[in-house]
Amino acid sequence: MRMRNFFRSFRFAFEGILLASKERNMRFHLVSAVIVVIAGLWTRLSALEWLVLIITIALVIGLEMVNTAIEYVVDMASPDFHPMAKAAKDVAAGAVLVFAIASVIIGLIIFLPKWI
Ligand SMILES: Nc1ncnc2c1ncn2[C@@H]1O[C@H](COP(=O)(O)OP(=O)(O)OP(=O)(O)O)[C@@H](O)[C@H]1O
Repeated sequence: MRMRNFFRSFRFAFEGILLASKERNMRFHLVSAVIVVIAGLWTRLSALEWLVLIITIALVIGLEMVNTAIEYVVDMASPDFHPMAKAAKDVAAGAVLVFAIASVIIGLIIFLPKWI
């Protein structure tokens, strides 16, 4: 019974990943991740550099998914305009932007010295 619940939770989590991957911003992050992985294979990164890249990619995508979840909840709780709804959406989007900027800097630190 416990095992069945465990696999059910996994199925729901995968459904969440599928649902989120249909969002425009998420598609952008996924395409960027594929490009970065191809660039990484082409550049022959070290194990440590791969670790940093994988953690960075997972954090950007995970954060975008949390942002999407917040958008869903806000849209459900406040279909009409409300300053708190705007604040919640904008702060969540800001969190993604902060890490997206950090991930670009991380990418430059890893790739630039190898390319120039
Ligand atoms: N219920 C609401 N009340 C107040 N402001 C809102 C509400 N819903 C969205 N907004 C604001 O309107 C702007 C656009 O939000 P919206 O969610 O439509 O697009 P978005 O943030 O660009 O996300 P996406 O295009 O990925 O769905 C944002 O500044 C957001 O905070």
